[in-house]
Amino acid sequence: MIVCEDLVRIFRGEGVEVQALQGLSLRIEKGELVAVVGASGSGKSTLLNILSAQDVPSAGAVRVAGRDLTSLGRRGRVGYRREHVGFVWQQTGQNLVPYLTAAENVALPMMVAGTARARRGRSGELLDLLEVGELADRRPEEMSGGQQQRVAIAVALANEPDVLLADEPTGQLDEETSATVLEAIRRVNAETGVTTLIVTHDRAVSDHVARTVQIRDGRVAGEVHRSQGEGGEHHSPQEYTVIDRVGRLQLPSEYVARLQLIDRVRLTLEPDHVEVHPGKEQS
Ligand SMILES: Nc1ncnc2c1ncn2[C@@H]1O[C@H](COP(=O)(O)OP(=O)(O)OP(=O)(O)O)[C@@H](O)[C@H]1O
Repeated sequence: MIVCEDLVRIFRGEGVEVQALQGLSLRIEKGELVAVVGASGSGKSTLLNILSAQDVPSAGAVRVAGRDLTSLGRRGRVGYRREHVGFVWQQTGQNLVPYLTAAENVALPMMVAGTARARRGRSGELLDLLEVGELADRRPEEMSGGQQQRVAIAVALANEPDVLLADEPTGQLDEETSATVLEAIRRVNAETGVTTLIVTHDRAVSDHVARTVQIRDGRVAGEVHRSQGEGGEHHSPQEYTVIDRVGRLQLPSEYVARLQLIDRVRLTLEPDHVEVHPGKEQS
């Protein structure tokens, strides 16, 4: 559903050049729920701006739902944003029209298609799915931050987008409220099958998603996969790291600290894997 290949985005201005993305490659399958985490300035917003066709990469390829975003013209981009992506912003106030009720906010993106009755019906269904059905007639100022974000998710889903993109959707919320919003996103993904990408600097988000991609300096540095057993229990997470074309890879910092890996490590090649040992064992 989402394919990025060697994405580069360079910002130039007044003699300085910033490489926000430096060869980022990422593949997300249809229906996946993925969190992208990274420190401030690592390129997360730049990636989302490209995926929502608000920005174009300086080099590399990007395809969403089979569309090559680099080849879209101005009208193509507007159509893509209106019909194929749903967006949730960090600022709760940015997601909703303040003088409209929750139900009217959700119906707004559906104005082009559908009858008033169909719009009302679907708004109600979406608000129920986000467990804010009873707030249908309230305006944003009459809701909490977490409730506003759940209504915002309903708005983003109104036109049945191929992908749901959320930029720090819990950035303005406390820990407990954040957990309810992330849980709502997880449920929406499971029930509607919409491919979902959440960008955040909050590593706690990986408790709520099966796949967390870490970006550092504008490229993918590693991944954590968490699978859930049939009884709902979590298996221990699987860490992945990226190996580059010449075979270099970066170990997760927790592993390095735990085993006090420093300067040199000892490698042993097994039939189907490679082991990494602290170098001091060698002597
Ligand atoms: N329009 C722009 N002009 C110049 N530099 C930019 C522009 N947009 C982003 N950058 C730079 O690109 C780099 C990546 O920025 P980006 O906003 O993608 O990071 P981020 O991971 O989303 O950070 P944050 O978590 O703070 O939002 C930063 O160094 C930033 O200063």
